[in-house]
Amino acid sequence: MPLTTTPFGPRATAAEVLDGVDLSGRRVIVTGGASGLGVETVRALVGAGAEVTVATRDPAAAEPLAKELPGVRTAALDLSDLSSVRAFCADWSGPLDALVANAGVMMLPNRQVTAQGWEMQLATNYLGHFALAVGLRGALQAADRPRVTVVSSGAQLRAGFDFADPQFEHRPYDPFLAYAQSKTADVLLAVGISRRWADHGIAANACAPGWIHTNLTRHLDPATMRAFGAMDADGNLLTPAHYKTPAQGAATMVLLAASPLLDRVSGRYFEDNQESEVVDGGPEVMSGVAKWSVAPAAADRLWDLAQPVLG
Ligand SMILES: NC(=O)c1ccc[n+]([C@@H]2O[C@H](COP(=O)([O-])OP(=O)(O)OC[C@H]3O[C@@H](n4cnc5c(N)ncnc54)[C@H](O)[C@@H]3O)[C@@H](O)[C@H]2O)c1
Repeated sequence: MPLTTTPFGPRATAAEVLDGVDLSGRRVIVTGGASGLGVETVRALVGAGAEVTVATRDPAAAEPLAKELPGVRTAALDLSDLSSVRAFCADWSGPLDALVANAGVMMLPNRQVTAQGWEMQLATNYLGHFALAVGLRGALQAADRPRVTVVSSGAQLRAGFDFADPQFEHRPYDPFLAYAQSKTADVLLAVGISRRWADHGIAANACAPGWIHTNLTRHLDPATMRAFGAMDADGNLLTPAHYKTPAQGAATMVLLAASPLLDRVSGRYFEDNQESEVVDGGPEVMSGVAKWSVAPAAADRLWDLAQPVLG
């Protein structure tokens, strides 16, 4: 199947991607929408007329955004706590046109576990979003052409999902691998939703936003940056000039969440506003989506692993 292309270059902003798109009456949830890429995603969606709920651990932190933008409401959600996810879903009423699974943590230096005993990066980046999507399935189904957008990362190129020890219980905890694995799981989540819920009309895609200076990268040192391939073609570590702005980083996210150009696209992975080629993952690979991130068997196996956790 040919790769989906769009007219937007890698430096297009979220507002440019939605220019001329009318999202009036469309209801969208953005997790982690009170900072970084989430804020720019919310701004662009509201700018196109959508009614956006910012799902955030700390609703007070989202209040300035809600004041700035009419059409934004805030709601409490801690993705690392499944009881919080359940409460959020129980409070939601009416159709949901798009879920943007954006919140994330990166490279927590020490292994932490959640109240339910899951390793924190996997729990926040993947499991909480899985539970959220499952809890909101009925609301998605009730909308017209609903979409789930899962924000992954180029880090998915660095590690497949380790089904033998996903929580680092039997091997030393590695912050880098734990993040990479969680971002592979994010792509598998989009593939899994696409496979299981296509009959309900729900589309799901995943994306990498690029490199953007946000709070997320606060735990990174130069060695880690190198390991993630955050360097230019000459091997120099990225300088500020190589980073995208948050508004550029949010572009692929809103493209997947709301652009009519992608009305019939599901189960795919995008970066720089274009669909990515499927490649072999590994330490030197700089772009594309790893085979292990889109393997249907791995998506099914991960779903089966996570489903019982929801009870
Ligand atoms: N910034 C980059 O260069 C980059 C690169 C690749 C992928 N990403 C991905 O983009 C997404 C957004 O990251 P960002 O760069 O805007 O970082 P950010 O730190 O500004 O935003 C992350 C958001 O997630 C929220 N969050 C963290 N734990 C949570 C929890 N338990 N429950 C609810 N919310 C929680 C944070 O409060 C924050 O609002 C992440 O999924 C990240 O992995 C970012």
